[in-house]
Amino acid sequence: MSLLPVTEAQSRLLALAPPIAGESVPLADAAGRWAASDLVALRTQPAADLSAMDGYAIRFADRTAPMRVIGESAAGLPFASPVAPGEAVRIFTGAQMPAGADCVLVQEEVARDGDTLTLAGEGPRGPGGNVRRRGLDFAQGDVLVAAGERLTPARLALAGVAGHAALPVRRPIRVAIAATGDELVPPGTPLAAGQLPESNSLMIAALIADQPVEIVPLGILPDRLDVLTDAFAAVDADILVTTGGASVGDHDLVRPALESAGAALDFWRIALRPGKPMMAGRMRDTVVLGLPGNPVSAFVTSTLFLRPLIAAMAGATLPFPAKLQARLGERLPANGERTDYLRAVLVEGRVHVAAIQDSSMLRTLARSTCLVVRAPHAPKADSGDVVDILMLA
Ligand SMILES: Nc1nc2c(c(=O)[nH]1)N[C@H]1C(S)=C(S)[C@@H](COP(=O)(O)OP(=O)(O)OC[C@H]3O[C@@H](n4cnc5c(N)ncnc54)[C@H](O)[C@@H]3O)O[C@H]1N2
Ligand code: MOO
Repeated sequence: MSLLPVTEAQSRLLALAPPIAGESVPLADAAGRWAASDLVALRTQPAADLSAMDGYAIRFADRTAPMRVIGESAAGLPFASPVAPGEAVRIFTGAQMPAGADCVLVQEEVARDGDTLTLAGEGPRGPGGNVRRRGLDFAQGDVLVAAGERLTPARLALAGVAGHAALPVRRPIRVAIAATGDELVPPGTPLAAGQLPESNSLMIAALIADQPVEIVPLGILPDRLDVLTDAFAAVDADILVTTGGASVGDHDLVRPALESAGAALDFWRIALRPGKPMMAGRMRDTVVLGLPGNPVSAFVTSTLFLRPLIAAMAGATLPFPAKLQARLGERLPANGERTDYLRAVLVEGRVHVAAIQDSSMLRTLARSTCLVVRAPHAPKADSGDVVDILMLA
């Protein structure tokens, strides 16, 4: 069976996703989710011309002669009357400009004696100096965030200032996570011979914790076809992620168990290192993703497939991780037929690739800050050559 290229596997996986219903949530609950429709400004910001500095609102043409202070404008407490020639209004940052005034003298550049004000510095360059014009940030009706963009902290603040209290998003994605393997026991359990602490499910849960998910933990399942089948058939989730049992050994039962549980597998085995034996398909309304058991393989496939799948189901227009570029710190040999994701550390723009890339090695993964991406059959590369990298969280 030939191996599926990574990008083809990614698009086939996303095509398996069922539609996800929407909901409206208060701004505070929308962090990290994706906008389900364009976010349109309900108001203009600033709503009026405002002072950008603490000082005095005046008419620019008046600045060279002494002026008379006639009142005060503070944020939330505007000065009601217009400013006539020769007059000034004490004003503070964020306060509304009084009618008639067209610039602000900063208070460090004036001398004040009673109500008499004199310019004692350079002053503003022209009309509009130190003034934030009405609509400087945005105008009512502007599209501020497009549907499918992520609701970052800055975009949430923008939505609030634009007049929204709640936003339409997709409902959270339910992700069931199962570890499989007779050798696995929960971390901290005293180990009998041949047993191993189970670490993939907590790693995957942590890896998707910044996404809008509800995690359904299925625990550790044994390498038994009947138990796996029953557990998979009972899953109530949008995505079922398994780790382990994905390869070709006699105890690798995830594929037959998924099929017995009613899943139709779409693909199995990818031109990817680490992570080759990954499989994906649909079980009724659930997308199933069978990840390899090796911890680094589970990590890389979660990064390349699970996170983008969740993002796409949650409404992201750009669900895949962004590739950056960096220079190699040392030479690399030519690559084979699989896209290779090498554990590496980025230091001052140079990537240093770990010498041993075994997919069982969690310590190397834990030290790494990025993955160097090597295309199939990439020729050998020299120190200083530019390569694609994916930053790790
Ligand atoms: N004859 C072949 N053998 C293997 C092939 C192949 O093509 N032909 N592929 C290799 C590749 S590549 C990978 S990756 C692994 C993946 O195999 P499985 O998905 O079946 O994984 P397991 O055998 O169940 O486990 C592998 C390894 O990882 C440990 N493990 C599993 N689950 C966890 C967990 N939840 N937490 C911590 N550690 C876990 C497990 O004990 C094994 O040591 O297959 C190769 N073999
Ligand atoms: O693809 Mo496996 O993930 O090489 O170790």
